[in-house]
Amino acid sequence: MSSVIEARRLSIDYDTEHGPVRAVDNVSFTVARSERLVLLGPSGCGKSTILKSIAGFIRPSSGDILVEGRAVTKPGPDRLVVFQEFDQLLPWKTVRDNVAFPLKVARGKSGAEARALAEAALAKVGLARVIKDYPHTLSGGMKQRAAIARALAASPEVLLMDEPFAALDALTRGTLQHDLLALAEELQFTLVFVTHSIDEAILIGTRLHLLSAHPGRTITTFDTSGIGAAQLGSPQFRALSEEIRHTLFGRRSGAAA
Ligand SMILES: Nc1ncnc2c1ncn2[C@@H]1O[C@H](COP(=O)(O)OP(=O)(O)OP(=O)(O)O)[C@@H](O)[C@H]1O
Repeated sequence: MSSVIEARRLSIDYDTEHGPVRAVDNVSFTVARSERLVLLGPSGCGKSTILKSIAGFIRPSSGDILVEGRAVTKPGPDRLVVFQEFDQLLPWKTVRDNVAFPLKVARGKSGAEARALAEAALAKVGLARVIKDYPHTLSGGMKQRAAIARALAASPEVLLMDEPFAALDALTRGTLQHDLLALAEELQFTLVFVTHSIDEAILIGTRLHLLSAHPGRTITTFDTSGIGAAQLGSPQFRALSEEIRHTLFGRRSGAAA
């Protein structure tokens, strides 16, 4: 299977007033086409930092990232990010224009083409009824749906998601997780998803990349391609969740010792 993303010996330092602080240490992984890789680890282990480096917002201190064989040096429409925050949409544009705008600017679509693509993407995420509304009239879940539609409409090589459902209530979060999985099945996009929720990781991911506490180092990976929504709450799901919890906490207490 060909790799869409290849991260090779990635180390990332932040410059602080006390000097450089290592956030990510020597992390490598590949993501195959249509795979859903979840970066999972405790708070501060560098998950968002890795995601931002794939997006091209942060340059690695050493190592490199290839997307479709090309080195990432800056952000691009081939790697679009959905963030946790609800304020990702432009408040002065309608929901449809929020989705259409980047298609015109980054993908060179005509106005009519961009609007048609935007409407199709919004219908896919269940927002057909609100395309002419403004973002402030939407719920948090609807705003996240619109952000997902905006990313998917541009047909990126890779969809990057940084805890996109973390600020939602449990019920809405569950619905969006299931809808994201249905979209992934239908559209077969390649996804890198960041979370610190073990159950969300198992549900969303086809492979989990576990990171240690600060600085983030690879602990191990889990193949979860055979486990999805149908297994949620099953003994198999719970056993895997426990094993991952043990792996993360075991290594953490080991590191502390
Ligand atoms: N701009 C920055 N300057 C200095 N240090 C930073 C900066 N951004 C992040 N860090 C540090 O880098 C480390 C990794 O942060 P990062 O946000 O990537 O972790 P995370 O695993 O995504 O955490 P969380 O789950 O809490 O969002 C943390 O120790 C954080 O304090």
